[in-house]
Amino acid sequence: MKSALILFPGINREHDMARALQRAGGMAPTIVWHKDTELPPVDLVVIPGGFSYGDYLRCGAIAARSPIMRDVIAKAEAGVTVLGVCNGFQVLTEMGLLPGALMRNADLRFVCKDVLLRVETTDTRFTNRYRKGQTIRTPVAHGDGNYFADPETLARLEGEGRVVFRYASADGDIDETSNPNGSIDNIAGILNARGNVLGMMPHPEDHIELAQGSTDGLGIFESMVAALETA
Ligand SMILES: NC(=O)CC[C@H](N)C(=O)O
Repeated sequence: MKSALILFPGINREHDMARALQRAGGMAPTIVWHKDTELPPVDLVVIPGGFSYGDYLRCGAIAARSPIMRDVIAKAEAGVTVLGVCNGFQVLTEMGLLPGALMRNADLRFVCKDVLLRVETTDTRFTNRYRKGQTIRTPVAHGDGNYFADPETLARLEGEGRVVFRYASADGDIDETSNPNGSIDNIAGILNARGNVLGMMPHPEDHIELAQGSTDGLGIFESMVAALETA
């Protein structure tokens, strides 16, 4: 699996992401600077988390208008797999590759802790290694993770099976107590209509080895590798 990691000033999870990809059996990703205009031939484009441009304007808004993004859109439209995590998810919504928006956390505080996610669908190139309904542990670290979409968009996301992860309690219940940021319907990750672009707020790349508390995040990277091998 050949992959590219897009780097903006202020991004801080690129090494974690590269490690997760390699641990899952992928090759070391090519790091692509945001001012470049063309991606190398790749199977996967990753937009890692962090604080691109210091979160000025809105999280991800400036990064979304970087020169390289024209080619990211072209690759996404051509069916290449695109993964955006945390700030990467914010960038994808700002680019219009994913619907909705990530607003300030409901309590206006930065949240940094482990959360549980319920895997809502395994019929994707990002989650085929999980069981439907499985709860996985991953960390969140963000100030603007409060997902919002209008009722029509939400109905489409639900109807088309594009809500991939929801914040859940240990027994899989979806309620307010397990929602770290006020996201509508506890949504933590969504897909585009074609199914090749995933955005999620939690950081699966930071739960890939036991020293980190769990290996639950590795499944996303293994799923992408498996999907590409069978494609
Ligand atoms: N870890 C991250 O990617 C954080 C994203 C963004 N800077 C926020 O605080 O919401």
